[in-house]
Amino acid sequence: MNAPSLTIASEKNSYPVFIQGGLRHECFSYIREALQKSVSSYMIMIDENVADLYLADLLASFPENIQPTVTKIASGEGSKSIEKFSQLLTEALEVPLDRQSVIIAVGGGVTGDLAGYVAASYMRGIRFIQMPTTLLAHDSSVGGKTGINHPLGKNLIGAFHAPSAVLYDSDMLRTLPETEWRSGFAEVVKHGFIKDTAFLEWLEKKVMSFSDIPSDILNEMLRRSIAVKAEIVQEDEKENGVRAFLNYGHTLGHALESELGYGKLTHGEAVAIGMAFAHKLSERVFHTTLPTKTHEIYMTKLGYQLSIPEGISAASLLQRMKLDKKAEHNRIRFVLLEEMGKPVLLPVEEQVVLDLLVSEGVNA
Ligand SMILES: NC(=O)c1ccc[n+]([C@@H]2O[C@H](COP(=O)([O-])OP(=O)(O)OC[C@H]3O[C@@H](n4cnc5c(N)ncnc54)[C@H](O)[C@@H]3O)[C@@H](O)[C@H]2O)c1
Ligand SMILES: O=C(O)C(=O)C[C@@H](O)[C@H](O)[C@H](O)COP(=O)(O)O
Ligand SMILES: [Zn+2]
Repeated sequence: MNAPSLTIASEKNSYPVFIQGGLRHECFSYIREALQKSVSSYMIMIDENVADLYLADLLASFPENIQPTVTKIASGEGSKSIEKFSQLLTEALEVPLDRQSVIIAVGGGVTGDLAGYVAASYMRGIRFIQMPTTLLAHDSSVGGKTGINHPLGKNLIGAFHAPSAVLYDSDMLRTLPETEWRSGFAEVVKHGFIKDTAFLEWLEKKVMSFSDIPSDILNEMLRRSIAVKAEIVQEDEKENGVRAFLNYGHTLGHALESELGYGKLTHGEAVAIGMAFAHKLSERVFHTTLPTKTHEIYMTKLGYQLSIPEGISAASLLQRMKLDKKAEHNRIRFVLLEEMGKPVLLPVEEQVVLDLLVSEGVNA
């Protein structure tokens, strides 16, 4: 077993993040090592597509006398629902899991958020392990935000519940379709925008396409991107302050996801549009110029569509944004960039947001 690539150590929680190609073949050893107290049973909650590709490898790493229960989760954002949450709790009760049981979430952000929320709620909280299998899940598997969607808005129901460990087998990313690389890369770039401009420059040199990113570059990218998130989460785990910066691009991004219907845009596609919008809003609010065009050119070359999709009204987007968790006293708050790498969280007048939406081609 290798040493952790990073350790997340906040005031209340400390857990290792292992990033390593091929780790799935030894996942049981890593899990056993990470869990200090005794374990009565394991339940794997796994994305159905990931199960087809990798479940056999995972099961082979468990000893014959410690085989986990397995439940599969339908692929897609639709699974982050109250119905699926309830069904998983029922399945856990039927096994039954007890307070010494451990849930292992294997999949992208949908599986991690959902299974994590089941772990947070089951018998008031049991331990869980994150095994991210998408690029996007470098973000979702770290930091302990778990939850589900509501038809009125994204991630409006959930809990903070830290995993006991994050086990990232970067070889598993090789089977991702290009759309999912693009989706995850939006959060990588976000971490550069908000905190690490040197990382951003490195990305612009090293990642010109998503096909065949060399393993050393991929692992380095995952480590550096998670390091940005880790630094913020360690300082403010429950989002009383700086953690909101991780929400850059999400005020509009989440509004687009729920307004269009979950799954129409991937999370990262929506966040990429939201970040392009937040760049421009920052320029208006601070009367400044950011390298917005340079970033748009880079993102567009990577295949991002940065304009707001047609057929949505500005009024409906404003309504959605008022339900964003960062809103206060019915006022929309945006993460803006004073300059690259320097985010701030600010209320923005509705009229200013509306004007920019309209100038971006959205019908009032
Ligand atoms: N908790 C957090 O801090 C946090 C952070 C960012 C995003 N999120 C949430 O994460 C979710 C998005 O996660 P996602 O982008 O990983 O989506 P996802 O979980 O839906 O996975 C995307 C697709 O990739 C497939 N897939 C997964 N792993 C694969 C693999 N190795 N090979 C081939 N196919 C694979 C899945 O079946 C699915 O079709 C959103 O709901 C978002 O809100 C949460
Ligand atoms: O970890 C965080 O904090 C983030 O904001 C990371 C985001 O990329 C992620 O999409 C998160 O789920 C959004 O959080 P929410 O509180 O706006 O639901
Ligand atoms: Zn996100």
